[in-house]
Amino acid sequence: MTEPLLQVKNLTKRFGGVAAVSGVSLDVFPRETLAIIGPNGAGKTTFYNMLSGRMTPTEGSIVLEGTDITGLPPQRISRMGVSRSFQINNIFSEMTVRENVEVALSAYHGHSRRWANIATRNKPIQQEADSILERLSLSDLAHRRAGVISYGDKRLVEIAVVLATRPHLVLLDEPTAGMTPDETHRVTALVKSLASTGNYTFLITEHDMRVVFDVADRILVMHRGQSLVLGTPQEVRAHPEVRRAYLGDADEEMAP
Ligand SMILES: Nc1ncnc2c1ncn2[C@@H]1O[C@H](COP(=O)(O)OP(=O)(O)OP(=O)(O)O)[C@@H](O)[C@H]1O
Repeated sequence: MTEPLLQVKNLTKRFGGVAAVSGVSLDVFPRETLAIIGPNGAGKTTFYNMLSGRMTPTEGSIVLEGTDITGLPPQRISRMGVSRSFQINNIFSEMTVRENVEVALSAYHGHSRRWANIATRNKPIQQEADSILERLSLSDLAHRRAGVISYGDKRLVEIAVVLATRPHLVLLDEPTAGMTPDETHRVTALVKSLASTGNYTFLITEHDMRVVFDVADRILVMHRGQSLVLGTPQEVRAHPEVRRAYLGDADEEMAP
């Protein structure tokens, strides 16, 4: 059987008396797309924050490709192949789209992140940036300033920046939040294509159930910090507790 890429055991985070995440265990396998859903306050962000090193767990362990990464700082975890794309834009708006990807590639290859290094026009890095932009259908925007492109395109540039670091595990935080239906479709298609043709494993939090049921191989439903159900979309859709605790009347949104 395939070894898990990520093994989470009994992960717990308490803030005073509040258990934001409580005893969550989860194996994530290479090249799967696993969605984490749950109502507001379920603990999704806290869970992500522990995986990416922004928060230290109160209890439990996180093992990435056999190495215990529990409580390591974000930069170390990122260097070990875990990349996170945030809900907020964290790209350089004064740089062009391509320069943003070049900066990320330069940093990944161990060059300085300073603008001067990008300006030296490193050919292999340019070519690699172009190929990432092509993969994300962003080539037409390569020379536009990142600050002036649409919100949806900015989110795609963020994903391009994440891919530039050659992550083994990509954490996507609400990737379609605030997007038009068209942009949502682009992101959904992109995640599916990267998952099926690349060497990527995705964890994705998302409120749009159509997106979740479209992209996910498995779904973890969190409720009040705990893992309520972990299963295939079919299993989750059929689960009575999920319907009661989370989906309620919104069940029709889950239809494929
Ligand atoms: N730094 C903190 N200090 C105290 N309590 C916190 C902190 N961060 C989160 N919490 C609490 O932990 C619980 C889980 O919050 P979290 O943000 O992880 O949920 P979520 O599922 O991401 O919600 P949303 O979908 O609204 O982003 C909530 O009750 C929240 O108030």
